[in-house]
Amino acid sequence: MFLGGSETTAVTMHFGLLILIKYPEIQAKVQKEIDQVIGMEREPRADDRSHMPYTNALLHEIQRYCDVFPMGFIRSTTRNVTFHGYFLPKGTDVLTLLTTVLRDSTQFEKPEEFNVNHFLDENGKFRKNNGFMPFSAGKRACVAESLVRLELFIFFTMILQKFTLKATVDTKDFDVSPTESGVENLPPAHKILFIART
Ligand code: HEM
Repeated sequence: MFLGGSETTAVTMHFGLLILIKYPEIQAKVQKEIDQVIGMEREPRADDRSHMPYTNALLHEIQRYCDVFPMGFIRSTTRNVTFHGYFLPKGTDVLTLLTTVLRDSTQFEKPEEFNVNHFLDENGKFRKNNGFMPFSAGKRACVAESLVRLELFIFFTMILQKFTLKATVDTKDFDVSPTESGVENLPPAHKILFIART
């Protein structure tokens, strides 16, 4: 619960900040959307999300690409099951490899690349994708999905409303791809400059 409740969200935020400094053009698009929908005078609210398709798509792509919790928890079958031709007797341990869904080339055009268009249609509207499954699916999916998605929205919009983020090094060779580490994928360490927006 401690791992699920704080670490995964914090790691996702960490990845997201690195992605924003790696791609300043993406950051500028989010700031433009913030300026148009929220402005500088008030704090972001949950209902702003439905008017901000680019920001919404970006947050989905951050979660897809960073794949923070790639395997979920070990579950057990409660009865005999035949799945895709494989017989799993009652009590078999099962691990769902969420990475295979988040990197599914039948769902995402360029699954190995960070691309906000994975969640945008040709008119720039947010588009759902069945391959978006960082919280797993079904009865035992993450209970906090809505909370986490709201937290990420509020966190990123509040920061980008007030600050522009910059790297302290040349971002050309800046690698933000996840470094695998046990049950979680972790981000590389980089310094970030927070420059106040005037
Ligand atoms: C980026 C943040 C998070 C991600 C990616 C995430 C992902 C997941 C995943 C993949 C599962 C496993 C589902 C399965 O076994 O099939 C899970 C379960 C769970 N998560 Fe999260 N989680 C996040 C944040 C949180 C937070 C903030 C909380 C609590 C406040 C939380 C509470 C739980 C609980 C209680 C379960 C077990 C649900 C059950 O067994 O029915 N998670 N989460």
